[in-house]
Amino acid sequence: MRTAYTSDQIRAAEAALMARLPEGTLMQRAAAGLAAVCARLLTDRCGRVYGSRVVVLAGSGDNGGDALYAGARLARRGAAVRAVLAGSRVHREGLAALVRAGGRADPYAADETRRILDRADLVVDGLVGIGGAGALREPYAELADMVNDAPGTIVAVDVPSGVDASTGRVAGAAVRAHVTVTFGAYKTGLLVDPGAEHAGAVEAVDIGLGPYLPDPDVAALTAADVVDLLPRPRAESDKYRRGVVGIAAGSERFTGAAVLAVGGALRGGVGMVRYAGPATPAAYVRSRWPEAVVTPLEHARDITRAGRVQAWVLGPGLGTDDTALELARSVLASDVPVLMDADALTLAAAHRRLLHRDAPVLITPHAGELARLLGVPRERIEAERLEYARAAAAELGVTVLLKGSTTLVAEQHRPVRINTTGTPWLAAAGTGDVLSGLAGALLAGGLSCYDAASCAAYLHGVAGRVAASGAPIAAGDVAEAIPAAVRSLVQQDGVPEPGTTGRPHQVGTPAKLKG
Ligand SMILES: NC(=O)C1=CN([C@@H]2O[C@H](COP(=O)(O)OP(=O)(O)OC[C@H]3O[C@@H](n4cnc5c(N)ncnc54)[C@H](O)[C@@H]3O)[C@@H](O)[C@H]2O)[C@@H](O)CC1
Ligand SMILES: Nc1ncnc2c1ncn2[C@@H]1O[C@H](COP(=O)(O)OP(=O)(O)O)[C@@H](O)[C@H]1O
Ligand SMILES: [K+]
Repeated sequence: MRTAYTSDQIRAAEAALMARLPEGTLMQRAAAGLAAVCARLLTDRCGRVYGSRVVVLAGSGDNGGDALYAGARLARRGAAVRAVLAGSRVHREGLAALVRAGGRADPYAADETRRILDRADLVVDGLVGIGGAGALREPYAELADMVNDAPGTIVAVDVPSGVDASTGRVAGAAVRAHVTVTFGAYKTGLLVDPGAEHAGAVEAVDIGLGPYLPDPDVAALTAADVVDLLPRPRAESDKYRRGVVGIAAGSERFTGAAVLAVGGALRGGVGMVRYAGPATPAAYVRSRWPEAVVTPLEHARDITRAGRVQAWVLGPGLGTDDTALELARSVLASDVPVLMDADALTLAAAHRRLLHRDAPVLITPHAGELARLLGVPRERIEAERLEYARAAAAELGVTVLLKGSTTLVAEQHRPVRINTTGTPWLAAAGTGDVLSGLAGALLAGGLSCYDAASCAAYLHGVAGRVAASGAPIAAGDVAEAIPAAVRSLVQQDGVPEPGTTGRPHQVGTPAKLKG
């Protein structure tokens, strides 16, 4: 499990550790780790550190101190290091170390700074770290834009300046790094978009914080975690014991959603998939998936004819008319876990009572669906995804899987689970239907809502990557790639770990080309 923490949690742990160490020890550990990563990146880019050009942007706090000390270490190895002192103050000892090592430092001056940034092989962003609050003030905001246009490799110190370390929120200008070197432990904002997208590849430097860290704020499953959690058939398994998932989806108008949700479920490791829905989507499901057991429904109350299931998926393509509402009520009246997606969420926004039941509920909204459920504008959800995923879990009393470029799984009293395995190629109609089928299958296989949602998000992301491999995909391709995704985890074969190489990223490419 990869764990991450808020700024306050990190500060408290640092204080406890610092009390046992001589002053300055932690900053030296941080700077040494930062300089080592920079040296490696310079060697990749220029062949060696000696003679390379490095620009250090130093703000007025300890983040600037880390950057200046790292700059000193690079200068001692022969790099030409120029520091831009951007704050009203500067970390004096760090500055003195840089100058002693042969580096040069000047106050920020727009034209000169732009000139040296244009020629830099590597830029170290030490403007603000976990002490940053709110939108970057000038001249930092202007500098962040300038850095993003610079051709060199951009390395953020601890967090990219302008990204809220505790939430991933970005209010205004922010540095877009190729690599973020973070100290002691991951910060939550490095895993949640838009912060995660600004961080690039994240490298953690151990400064000895481990024993002082509290329970994490958020967590991300690794490939090994998913392998451990996935239900696996044994010698005594049969199709019923492996779990049966029911799919209540599709309508006369929306037939594809039913086909795709069943497709995701069939690859999710259950023993059987039952489909129940109107005659037209039922016919499509039957012809596309002979493996599914199909019950065409004339009336919603006929849902019991579909047979016993261990979990239901409700909503993709269901429509929002009275027939759909009646079907939703019938499914929710059962005593098994229900995953609610798409139109079921639109219905729930109008009929909140649908969410009140004794058995578990997992909802899988995108930002627009959650906006309707909570009655807040979509843009606010997108800007504060972590806060709203948590708020929804608390307010609605359900498990929430909030879809997007990073997917969040929130449940009351548990750390939010973050998934970054996906790819922007997944932004295609119908991929969400595949996800709901897959997550429903894992629920039926016996996983809790929290585990089913986070494993499904992980696998769906990897399946998207496997299917796409850099080319456009259709939702059906994602369903078909699920077995290959599982296999790649089991073989530990090139599976990107969340928050490290989990997103398309190449050191040395201009930040604006990322993603
Ligand atoms: N505390 C520790 O033990 C360690 C801290 N380290 C470094 O120290 C950093 C935290 O240092 P600080 O607490 O000094 O804080 P920072 O250096 O992150 O930021 C605080 C400074 O930035 C300014 N600032 C804050 N928000 C701003 C905004 N929106 N626009 C412009 N300026 C803004 C503040 O006025 C203050 O001068 C960490 O991120 C890490 O890099 C590391 O050296 C490891 C050890
Ligand atoms: N930019 C992105 N990067 C990675 N994954 C994405 C991105 N945009 C969307 N996705 C994923 O694609 C899926 C889209 O689901 P959804 O919005 O429900 O679409 P649909 O309703 O058409 O199936 C979700 O799993 C979501 O997390
Ligand atoms: K920074």
